[in-house]
Amino acid sequence: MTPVVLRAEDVHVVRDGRPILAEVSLTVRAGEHWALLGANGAGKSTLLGLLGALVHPTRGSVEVLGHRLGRVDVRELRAHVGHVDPRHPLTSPLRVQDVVLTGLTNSVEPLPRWRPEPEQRERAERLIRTLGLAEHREARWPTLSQGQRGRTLIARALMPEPRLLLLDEPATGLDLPGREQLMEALGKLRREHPRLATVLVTHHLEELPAHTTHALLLREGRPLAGGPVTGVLTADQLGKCFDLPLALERHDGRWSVRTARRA
Ligand SMILES: Nc1ncnc2c1ncn2[C@@H]1O[C@H](COP(=O)(O)OP(=O)(O)OP(=O)(O)O)[C@@H](O)[C@H]1O
Repeated sequence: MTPVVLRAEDVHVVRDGRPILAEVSLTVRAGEHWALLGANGAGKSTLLGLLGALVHPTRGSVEVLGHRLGRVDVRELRAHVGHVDPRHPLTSPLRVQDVVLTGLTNSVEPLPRWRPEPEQRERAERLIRTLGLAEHREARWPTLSQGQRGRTLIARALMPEPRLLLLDEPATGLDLPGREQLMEALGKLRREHPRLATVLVTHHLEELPAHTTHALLLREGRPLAGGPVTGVLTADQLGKCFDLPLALERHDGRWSVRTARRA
C-alpha cells in the first residue's frame, strides 16, 4: 500500500467560538495531488495550515508524515513539509539561486556563516531548471515577476526534499503565460519526483494541473465531497460547493467552468 503522508480524522477548528472547520477527514498518500476547493471563507487556508502543522485542531486528529500534531515538535515536522507562502517576507535583493538555498536553513535571509555543500548547490540548480527558472538564476528577487517569485518559492520549499508540498493559491495574480508556466513546472515536478504528494488550494478550476488526482470540496467549513477527481469534480457537486448552477468541461486533462445557461 502506498505510504500515507497526511491523515486528518474528524477535524474541527473553532475560533472565537465560531466553527471554521467541522468533520473534516482526509488521507493523502505519496504521489497523490490534491486540490482543495471552496468559496471565499470556506476554510481552505485553515485546513492547509493544519496540514502544514501551523494550526492545531480544536477536536480530531491530524497526522503529518506519521506524527500526530500535539505529540511532536512541530518545528521539526515543519522542516519536512514544503509550505509555499505567497507572502514570503523577503526584501533584500538576493539572487534566485540564493533564495532557493534558504530553503535548507529555513530562513528568509541566508544565515551569516552558512555555506552550501556542492551537492546542495547542484540540487538547487536542478530545481531551478525543473521550475523553468534557468535563465533567471542570477536575477535578483525585487526584479522578478510574481510568477517567477512563485516558482522560486516552490523550488525553495523543495530544497529539504519534503515528502509533502502545500500550495496556497499559487496562480493568484499570474497572467496567462505565468499560470501556464506554473502548470508546466508542476507537471515536470510530478514526473521528476513521483513520490511527492501535493495539496493545492484554489478557487479556480482553470488553475488545477492536469495531473491533479484527488479533490476535496469545502463548503462553510464542512467537506461536501472528497476523493478521486472523476467522482468529485462534477458540475453538480461544484454547483453545490459554490452555490451556482455550473457547467464543467475537461480538455486534455484541464478543467474549465462557467455558470450554466438556464433552459
Ligand atoms: N484566527 C482566526 N480567528 C477568527 N476567524 C478566523 C481566523 N482565521 C480564519 N478565520 C475565519 O474562518 C473562515 C475561513 O477562513 P479561511 O481563510 O480558512 O478560508 P478560505 O477558504 O481560505 O478563504 P479565502 O478563499 O477567502 O482565502 C473565514 O470566515 C475567516 O474569517
